[in-house]
Amino acid sequence: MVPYSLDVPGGVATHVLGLARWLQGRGHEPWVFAPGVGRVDAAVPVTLLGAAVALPFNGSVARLALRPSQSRALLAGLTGFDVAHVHEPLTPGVGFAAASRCPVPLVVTHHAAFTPRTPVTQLLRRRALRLPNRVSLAVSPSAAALVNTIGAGEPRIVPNAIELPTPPEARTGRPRVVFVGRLTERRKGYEAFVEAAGLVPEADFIAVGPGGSGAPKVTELGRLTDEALGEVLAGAAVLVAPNLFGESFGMVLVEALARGVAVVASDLPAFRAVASDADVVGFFPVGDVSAAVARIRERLAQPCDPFAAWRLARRFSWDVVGPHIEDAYQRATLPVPDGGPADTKPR
Ligand SMILES: Nc1nc2c(ncn2[C@@H]2O[C@H](COP(=O)(O)OP(=O)(O)O[C@H]3O[C@H](CO)[C@@H](O)[C@H](O)[C@@H]3O)[C@@H](O)[C@H]2O)c(=O)[nH]1
Repeated sequence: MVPYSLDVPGGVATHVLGLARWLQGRGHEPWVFAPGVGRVDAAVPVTLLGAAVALPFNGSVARLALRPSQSRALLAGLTGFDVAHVHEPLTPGVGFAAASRCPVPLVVTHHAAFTPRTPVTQLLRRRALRLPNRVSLAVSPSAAALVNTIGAGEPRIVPNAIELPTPPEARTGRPRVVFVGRLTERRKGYEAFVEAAGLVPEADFIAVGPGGSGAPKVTELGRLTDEALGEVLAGAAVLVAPNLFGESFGMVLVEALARGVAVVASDLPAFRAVASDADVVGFFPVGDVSAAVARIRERLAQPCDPFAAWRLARRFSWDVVGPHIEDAYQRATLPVPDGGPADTKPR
């Protein structure tokens, strides 16, 4: 269950839809529930819960389904499954409703990473106390740290995963530098990419993702299908991730590496945690456009070995990560002496 609307691309949705496809390939019968009203081509069953409300949060925008009727529809839909896997169980609306009133054994995955102010900490702590027994996962040390801060136990770290493409080939022609993400959200740092585009005339700068500013030196392609995004990455030399704060994982970094693309990224702990091989990934201080430009130029002068990039991403493929989630499902359904299925309880 994804609490964020599928009408806008996001890391949690990418992870969940990929997981559902992998589970289906393993013979399970997954079903994805999420807010949204548009069309979803996911190759797995999806129930859309209707329109979401856009709430600015952590430099981003959370699109959440807040109507009680949506929570009721979701809870009714969960009945009959062997296990429910709720992502972001503390989010308002259907996320918290699914987790706190879950009618079946429960696995939760925490994605967010931010430093909460005191009232938010208290709110999350109160919410965590209302969660039933559960198996609790977090996608990274940064996400687990937030769970710890609010006293919601010690989640196991199981990273996000990607559908690993076949090993990439070397690029030729004029180099392309790419940005992937929701362009208008401050946290994603798109302005730095636009500024860098004006300083590196020897490459084409391309942005993929909803939003857009009409920046003169950037070709803004808007939202693309997963397939089209894969093709753009396959033709790129460098992915730039100029994010400013609040990231828990480098989903777009891993996706780019898997296509053989070198990465130039803000020096954020969550980004270093996914890949820090100096031959493929160059970091620059957060917000420092001159340093970003220097890293981009280094990469253009000395392209990385696409296969080395792909190898870095391989440890985040579903075949590596998925079994840990299957294991969590099994643990959630095991009877235990204290009457609950969980290895994590609220403190
Ligand atoms: N097909 C397609 N996908 C897109 C597009 N734009 C963005 N995406 C996808 O949307 C996702 C965006 O991921 P992030 O930028 O990492 O994240 P987020 O939505 O802010 O997500 C949060 O959770 C992630 C997963 O745990 C974390 O990686 C991230 O740091 C953050 O906490 C990526 O999979 C990216 O490929 C588009 O136009 N088309």
